[in-house]
Amino acid sequence: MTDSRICIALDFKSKVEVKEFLEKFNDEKLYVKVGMELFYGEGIEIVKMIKEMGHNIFLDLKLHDIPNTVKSAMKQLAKLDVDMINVHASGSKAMMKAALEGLEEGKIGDKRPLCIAVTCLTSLDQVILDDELLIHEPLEEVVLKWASNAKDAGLDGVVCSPLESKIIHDNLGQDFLTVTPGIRLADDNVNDQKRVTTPAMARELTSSYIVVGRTITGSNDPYTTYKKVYQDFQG
Ligand SMILES: O=c1ccn([C@@H]2O[C@H](COP(=O)(O)O)[C@@H](O)[C@H]2O)c(=O)[nH]1
Repeated sequence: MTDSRICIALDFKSKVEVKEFLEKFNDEKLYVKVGMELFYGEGIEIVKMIKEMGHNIFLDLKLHDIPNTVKSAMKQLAKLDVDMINVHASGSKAMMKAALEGLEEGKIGDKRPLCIAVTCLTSLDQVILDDELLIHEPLEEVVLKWASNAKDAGLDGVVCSPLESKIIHDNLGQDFLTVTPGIRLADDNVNDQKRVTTPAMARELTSSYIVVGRTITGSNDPYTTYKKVYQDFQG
């Protein structure tokens, strides 16, 4: 168990790479994110292994399907007993409610995983919304509306960029979680991300959790970089 609000994205292809990476953290308990690449490559065994090491897990599979299918899938995933899991908010309130029902039905013990909804991916910007997706409302309003739908559906929070955290907290309350990828230290390569801030700015903008991948996993010294991110975020 950890109270860290920094979630390291374990975007690796194999168990071996994950082990090698986590060994650099000297038994420190971490919050880690298992995403599609790792889960599809290694299956549920990777979740079991990381849980046995005592780390908290955000299982980032971003479910998006009709409500009945999402409910059944969540019922299965709940058995993994992870700490946090997610769906796409654009799947509708009915789909998000179904996700929660599945988690409630499948949960181990009396505590279900936190369930959050991805709003607008941090790799999107206003131009992509306008030109490709034909969404002409300001991006911030789209994120707030989808976050509000997630709250109405009973979810615990959303994935958004830190740039939208404050407006979400101001409108939906401080307890509604904002889990924010799109984090870079100054001078880092932003890669495919469009809505990016530093950890310090994410703190100022009230992010509940930050999700950090390549800045840490691609570093020559991941532990030192993690500590740098930690200090920047915690202030
Ligand atoms: O909107 C989203 C939702 C999820 N992600 C995930 O977070 C990490 C970010 O990795 P970086 O290397 O720090 O860019 C990655 O696993 C994404 O799948 C996101 O970036 N944006």
